[in-house]
Order: sequence, then structure tokens, then C-alpha cells
Amino acid sequence: MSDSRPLPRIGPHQLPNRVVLAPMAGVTDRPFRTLCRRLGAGLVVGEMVTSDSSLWHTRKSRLRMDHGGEPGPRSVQIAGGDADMLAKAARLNAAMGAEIIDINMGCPAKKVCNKAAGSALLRDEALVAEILETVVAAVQVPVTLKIRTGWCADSNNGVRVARIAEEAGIQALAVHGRHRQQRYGGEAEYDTIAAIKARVGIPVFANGDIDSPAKARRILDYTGADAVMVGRAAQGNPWIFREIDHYLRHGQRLGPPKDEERAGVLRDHLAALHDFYGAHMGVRIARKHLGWYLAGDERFDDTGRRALRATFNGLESCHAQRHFIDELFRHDPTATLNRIVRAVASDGICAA
Ligand SMILES: Cc1cc2nc3c(=O)[nH]c(=O)nc-3n(C[C@H](O)[C@H](O)[C@H](O)COP(=O)(O)O)c2cc1C
Repeated sequence: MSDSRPLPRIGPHQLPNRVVLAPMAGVTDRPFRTLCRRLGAGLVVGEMVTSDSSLWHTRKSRLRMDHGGEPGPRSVQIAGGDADMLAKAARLNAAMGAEIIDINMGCPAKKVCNKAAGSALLRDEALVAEILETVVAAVQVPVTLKIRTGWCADSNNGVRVARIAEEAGIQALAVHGRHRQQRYGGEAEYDTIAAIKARVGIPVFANGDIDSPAKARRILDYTGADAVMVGRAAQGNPWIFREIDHYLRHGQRLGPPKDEERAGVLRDHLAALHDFYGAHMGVRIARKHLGWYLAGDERFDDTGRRALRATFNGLESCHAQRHFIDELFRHDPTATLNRIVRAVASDGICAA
């Protein structure tokens, strides 16, 4: 059952397993990356950073590029459509400590800085080659690439792009099993990923709709990919990395985390968000994460989850959010729900 092939390697970086956190703007910030790594992700990729360095003074860009204290290898994703700007962005990020530069040709957003970028680039294979060669030549650190299966259903040119990437010196390739025009609709397909893996010698990471240990095993077997890359299924469920890793190694399911551990992880995540973003922004960013955690909390039904979510979204201080998490994990779920709703109604939980 376990995979006897060597674990993937990106340049000098030997990955400890076959489970990678996908880059997600607005999600894979430093607090979340740190958590996912702690819970078993073998590689984590940051949120995409624009290649236009004149925009890097904004707080958003500075936070996206903040890898302070993170263990290696630190992979920084850059996005843009101009080879020289991407090369400059790669050089600057490498100088700031990036150990892997990842290029985004997978995002369906049409433009970054008024130029074709992300998966829009896949339509222009000559430009893809120019960008990849220029960026690889610009930095000493390994460069990786993230793509979709192609531009549209009639032009799934992922295999050609993968060959271009390998020839340009790209050292690992993540492939999302949808073409660009699907955006996030429909289901991911894995035939193109299998075809790509069969045609290149560099590590290939299969991505798209992988949401369980069994599916990870199935997709690795089906595509021959070297690792799976998990995005949305990790939201509110950072334990998925160790669960997949365990299943891939031993062929057996690891049990879900106990409430005590869930409580600890939520507390740590919340504290890291408050610390990283500051109180005002941290409290707001915590709301979407709590919503994702609640979605997977089987102690509550949909109505209960909705009530809890609405309650949490009304909290305005770090203290109130911390108090909420403490309440959430006190014994009996129905009593918990009632207590939280009552406490908020009487403003008891909102005191800063
Ligand atoms: C909220 C969100 C933000 C994303 N941001 C990025 C990004 O910054 N760079 C990128 O290459 N892909 C981005 N993606 C795409 C994911 O990396 C991934 O390819 C996609 O979600 C499919 O994987 P999944 O089914 O495991 O979520 C984003 C996806 C989501 C849902």
C-alpha cells in the first residue's frame, strides 16, 4: 500500500512527504502556513505576490511577503505577465529569503497589473517559454510552476506547457486538473495530469478537488504524480495533511482530532492571526476561518452552525473571540450553543 518511490525533491530541498498546501490568496498567510506545516504539510506555498514591485509598499503586499520565523523551504509565489518584471520580483524575493520561487500560471483572474497573467498566459506558449527561461536565469534558487490543464476544453495544452517548463529549467510542476475557462466549476480531471507526468521527468504535484486520504491515494495511483496539492479541503481542516500522509504511508485512516486538540489548534490559530495582522484586521480575518472550522464541526447541526457563525461575526475584539472559542469547547454542544447565544444577547461575551 505504501509508496516505494523516492519522495519528491525540489533542487536541494528534499520534501518529507507527498502532501503540499496549495497557494491560496486570502488564505495561505503565514499563520495558516505555519499551522498546516505543523500538522503535516510537507511543503506550503504562500499567497501570490504581484510581480510589480512598485506595489509592494502596501500593507497587503508586505504581509503576503512576510515569512519571518518560518521554517524552510519557504516558497514564494509570484504572478504577472512580463518576463523582466517577474525576474526582478524573483530576484528581490530570493534576496529577502525565498528558497523556492513559484510562478503562477494557474489563477483564473484575467489580469494582474493590466497584463495577461496567471492561467491567461497558457494561451501564449512562446511567452510562457520566455517568462520561465528569464526567471530561471535570474535566481539561484529553484523555480517551480503552477498551471492548469490548459486554456480551454479544445486546447488542453498542459502537456506542451509542461515540456516547455522542463526545458526551461523548472524544477517541479503543480497541475490543477481544470482548464482555465472552467474556473472552479465542474469536476477536476486527472487524465491530463497523468499525461503530463508521463511526459516530464520533474516532480509533478496533482491538484484539484483532493479532499480525503483515500482520494489522495487514488489520484496518486491514477496519475503517477509525486505528491498531491491540497487547497480548499484544508480550510478549517488543517489536520488533513497528517491524515493524508498517514494513509499514504500506512494504508490506514488516522482518527479525527479530539475536541481537546481542535480547541488548542483554534486557539493557536486565532492568536496567530491577531498577532500577525493586529487586532482590527486579525478579528475580521478570523471570521472566515471560524466559519470553515464550524462547517466541519459535527457537534452542531446547520442551524446551530449558522447561529454560532453569526454570533462570532458580531464579535469585535480579540478577547471576545478568544472567550468564544473557550465556550465552544465546553462539554455539551446544545448547552454550548445556548450559552454562547445567551451570553452574546446579554453582551456578556463582547466585553473587550
Ligand atoms: C480562495 C482561493 C485563492 C486562491 N489563490 C491562488 C493563488 O494565489 N495562486 C494560485 O496559484 N492558485 C490559487 N488558487 C487555486 C488553488 O491553489 C488550487 O489550485 C485550487 O483551489 C484547486 O485546488 P483544491 O480543489 O484543492 O482547492 C486559489 C484558490 C482559492 C479557492
